[in-house]
Amino acid sequence: MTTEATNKCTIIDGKKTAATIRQELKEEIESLAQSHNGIVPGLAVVLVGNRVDSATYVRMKKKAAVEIGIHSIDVTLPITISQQDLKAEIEKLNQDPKVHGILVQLPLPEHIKESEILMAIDYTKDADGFSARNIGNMWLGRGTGDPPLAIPCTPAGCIDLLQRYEIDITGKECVVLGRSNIVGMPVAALLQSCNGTVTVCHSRTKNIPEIIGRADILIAAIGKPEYVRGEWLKPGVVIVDVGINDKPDATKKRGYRLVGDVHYDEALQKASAITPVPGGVGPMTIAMLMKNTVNLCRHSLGLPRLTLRNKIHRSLSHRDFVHTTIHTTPDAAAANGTN
Ligand SMILES: Nc1nc(=O)c2c([nH]1)NC[C@@H]1CN(c3ccc(C(=O)N[C@@H](CCC(=O)O)C(=O)O)cc3)C=[N+]21
Repeated sequence: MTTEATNKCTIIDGKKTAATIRQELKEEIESLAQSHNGIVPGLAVVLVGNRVDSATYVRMKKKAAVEIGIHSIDVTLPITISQQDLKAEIEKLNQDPKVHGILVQLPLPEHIKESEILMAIDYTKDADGFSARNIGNMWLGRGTGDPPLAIPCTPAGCIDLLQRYEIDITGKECVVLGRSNIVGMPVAALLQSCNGTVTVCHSRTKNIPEIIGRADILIAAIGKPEYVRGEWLKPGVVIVDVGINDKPDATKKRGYRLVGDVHYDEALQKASAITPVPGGVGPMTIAMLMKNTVNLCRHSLGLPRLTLRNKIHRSLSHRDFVHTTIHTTPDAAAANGTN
């Protein structure tokens, strides 16, 4: 219809934001080396087997690390490795003082018990923040647990994008689509920490379109291409689309293109802001992994986690671990206060 008013929708640029964060981290790493005897943060990336997608992601992570001055330690293991041998490899990394962060690329081969491997990573080196202790501390209220040492990267990236685009979470109806351990559950914890009112939808939820229709902020993470339709959405909703799905497309060289969990073109007509796929949450995930690595390195030196800028601080929650923007000097962080 030509008479329909056109909607103004901000495209949230994850690619550009992630580049800004990596630049901030690069400067932080340089100043850390100066104040701490040339220290270099080290990230070990463990890849088991030869899944093409995993190999691509691991390559992207290594490249990002090297570019900002993180020492990247590559551990590539055969798909046939035993549970015990894989645990022994992780134990070696736990003991290695050059390694501040350890990431085991998921999914692992079927014969490996994933939870047991994640548990084998030293809590102080858990770069993904997937350990039960980290996740538990995320859910605990202020003063009743330690702040987590690392925040799961994709959820942290979602919140950081909202903050950097000055989208306030306080009092908002936040709907999370998906309840996975790596996205849905932790992003729900973060949104609640930022004073959002959170509803988590999953495969047994009744009336998903109706619940989505209430959302001021929608985080879509179910891995179903273009699942969320425009007509479900409340006008003005902010959409963070975590899905990265292949969709057959004969016009593309690869034979497919990437789409999110939200029907992007339809959503553009309703939303006030949206993250695209690609170029949205994906690059932020990697930037947050770099940030966790720097924070774990800082922790090993007895320094506090990087905190947020004062400007964004006001819109934030009472829980200091949610702070996702960084200061370049710990002194500045202390002066601004982290609570
Ligand atoms: N232990 C562990 N930690 C992870 O963080 C982890 C993992 N395992 N397993 C797999 C998922 C996936 N993941 C992505 C990272 C970057 C992009 C990314 O940068 N995507 C680009 C597009 C890339 C393309 O063109 O394929 C974008 O969205 O713009 C996507 C996905 C991290 N993961």
